[in-house]
Amino acid sequence: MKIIHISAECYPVAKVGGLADVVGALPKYLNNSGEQAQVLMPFYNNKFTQNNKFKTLFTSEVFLGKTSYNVNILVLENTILDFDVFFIDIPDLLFKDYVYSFDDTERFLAFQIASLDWLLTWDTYPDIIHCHDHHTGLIPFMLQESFKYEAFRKTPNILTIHNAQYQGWFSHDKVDLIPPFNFNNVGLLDWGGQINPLAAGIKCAWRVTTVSPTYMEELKQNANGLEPLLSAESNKCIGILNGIDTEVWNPETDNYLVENYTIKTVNKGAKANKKYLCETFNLDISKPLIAFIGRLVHQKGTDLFPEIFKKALTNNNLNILLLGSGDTLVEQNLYELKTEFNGNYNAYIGYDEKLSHIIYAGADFLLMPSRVEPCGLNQMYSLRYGTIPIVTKIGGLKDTVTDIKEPNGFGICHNSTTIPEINEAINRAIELYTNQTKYKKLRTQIMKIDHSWHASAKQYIKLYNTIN
Ligand SMILES: Nc1ncnc2c1ncn2[C@@H]1O[C@H](COP(=O)(O)OP(=O)(O)O[C@H]2O[C@H](CO)[C@@H](O)[C@H](O)[C@H]2O)[C@@H](O)[C@H]1O
Repeated sequence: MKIIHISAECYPVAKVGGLADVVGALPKYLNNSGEQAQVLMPFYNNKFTQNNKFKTLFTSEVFLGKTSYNVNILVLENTILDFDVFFIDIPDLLFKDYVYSFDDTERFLAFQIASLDWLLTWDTYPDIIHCHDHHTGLIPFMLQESFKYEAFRKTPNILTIHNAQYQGWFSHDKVDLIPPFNFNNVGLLDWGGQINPLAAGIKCAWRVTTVSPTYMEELKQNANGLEPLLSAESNKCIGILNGIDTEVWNPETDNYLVENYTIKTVNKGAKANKKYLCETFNLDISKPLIAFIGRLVHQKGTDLFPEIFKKALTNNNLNILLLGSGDTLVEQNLYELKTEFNGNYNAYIGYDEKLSHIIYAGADFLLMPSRVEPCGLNQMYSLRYGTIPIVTKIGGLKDTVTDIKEPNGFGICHNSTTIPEINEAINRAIELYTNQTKYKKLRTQIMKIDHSWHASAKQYIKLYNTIN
């Protein structure tokens, strides 16, 4: 089967969060299973595009209403990725040094239209068009409704929801930017009086997936306004747990690490990475190190961190290290704590791929007190690197972490994102750390858990086969 993934992010080309990791790994594992998976994404102005050479496959123009923009379809000159990536280059709209910003409506609309315009020129159409999140949510609508894409009416498409909090809303005033369609069906674009690309995608896609079975269930109760829609469409919806790319995320070969290690050498190897972190961030190596990596947004519970960290650090029996960026106020509060708890707390406000790998390896615990977590990849990376996750029992976190109190449990879970519960979970982590025999045993147990993409890729293939 020929599957084309259309996405705003793909690791290692452009990454803001977990979407990139998924689109950068799933195609590879689909290809390994004998399918032919490719990626179509925007051409941004970033390190990856600056450091590589590209050639033009096709040149054209795209119309947003009556305004036309130049479009080039680019590919890499050298094969450096495990699958084909086609880039939609719209110099006036997409070629920016950011992925998301204030002008997303026009940029991603043009991206979606240019993607379909180009696919129309193919001799043989893909067997599956696989869209990801609201940036590509209008594609299922256009495939079904826009006159110019009539030829695609029988081409199956799928929409994967990585995060239903973001829906890409814009005003009906901009409806003319969408290629003409039978206006009687304009309701398909609408949710709550606005054009809602995610809702339109859910209504029109042949199948809708999300990234864990529990999140699929939760969406019927909590989907930022789309609950009734997801309940109504539940027959075509399925939750498939994300995997992780075990070639990129492998403590034995990871080039970012200070010292590589296996299950047998984890105590020594993880310690060398912890030593590096403690030296770099002025932390106390004799105490447990609890880390957080991620976007500093409401979803992740990070607005509660200043109070939680103050409480935890007052006892002076642990270190906390944070890597993240996001809400300005949260960034500022977390930065300011550095002076008060110098020696046991530090925060790197920003994005750093290399540092994130060292933290997964060197921390003793990874904190993920999310309010909403569709799947969550961080906890799976931390398991693979022998770092015990502390998580809220929701979404994909519930599907991947079992509390140590339960049979065969290996993580620390709390029921909800509240300050007392998270502090209590941190206390349980410190207590566990004092029992080094148990802690070390758990460390080797979690490294054996298999979250590679193999099983999940098989589930996607099964799903593709039901509609192809
Ligand atoms: N400051 C920083 N520096 C370096 N690396 C950083 C970083 N901030 C985040 N990262 C990295 O970004 C990725 C985050 O992945 P997640 O799946 O946890 O979250 P995200 O909410 O972005 O993804 C959404 O999509 C994914 C994929 O489906 C779902 O798993 C998830 O639940 C959903 O919210 C990880 O690779 C992490 O290491």
